[in-house]
Amino acid sequence: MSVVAEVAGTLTRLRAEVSALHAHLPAYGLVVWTAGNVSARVPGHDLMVIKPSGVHYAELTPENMVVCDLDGRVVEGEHAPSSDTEAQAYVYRKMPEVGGVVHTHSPYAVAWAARAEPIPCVTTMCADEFGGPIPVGPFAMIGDDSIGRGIVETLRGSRSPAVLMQNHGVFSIGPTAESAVKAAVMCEDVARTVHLAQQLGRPVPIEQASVDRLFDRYQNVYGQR
Ligand SMILES: O=C(CO)[C@@H](O)[C@H](O)COP(=O)(O)O
Repeated sequence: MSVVAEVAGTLTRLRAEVSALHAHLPAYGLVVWTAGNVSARVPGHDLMVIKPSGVHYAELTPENMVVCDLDGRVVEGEHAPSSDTEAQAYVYRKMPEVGGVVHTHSPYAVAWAARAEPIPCVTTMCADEFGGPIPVGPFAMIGDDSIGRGIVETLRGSRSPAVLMQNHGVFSIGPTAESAVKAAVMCEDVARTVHLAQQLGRPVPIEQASVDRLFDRYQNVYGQR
């Protein structure tokens, strides 16, 4: 039995999940046209499910999602996979704890990325979700694993689940694809509010001990357990 046949049930679920999660990207104003993408790891297998490249959000379906191996090769699907497939495959190879990766071009976050400036931790939301500033990764060319290398070198050992890739956009990670989408949504909100705060004066940093407590509470206590 082929690996794809072995995980047919999981792939059916992940195709539906990854396809549906894409709806959040335009809904939250994180992308325009066909920019951006979501992927999910296939647990226990060297496989991922990712968006087809250059297909409009309204046309994304479970059936046109593409299954690739973690070298970025298509193993199931009729479409060419996202331009970021090799980058995201690299992340899955190097960070086994990651179950989902998201890429957006959300406008306030890209404005910070265009200046290669990390977003300082001056709001509780930033402390909650990112555990500190949102970092900047290196400029990297699109299409191979260069972006993936930048993501891994920036986020490995960081509490932040999002990186602003210089001159490009947001890449976020999480234990699931949904959590990576959440990080992308939060990243844009933090980028916008900190930008607004800077227009009014100098934002006040949150002291490290409070950042640590906020992060711990949000990660371990907040919500339904
Ligand atoms: O910026 C990039 C490439 O990193 C992408 O967001 C493209 O804009 C859309 O790529 P596809 O996922 O449609 O190939």
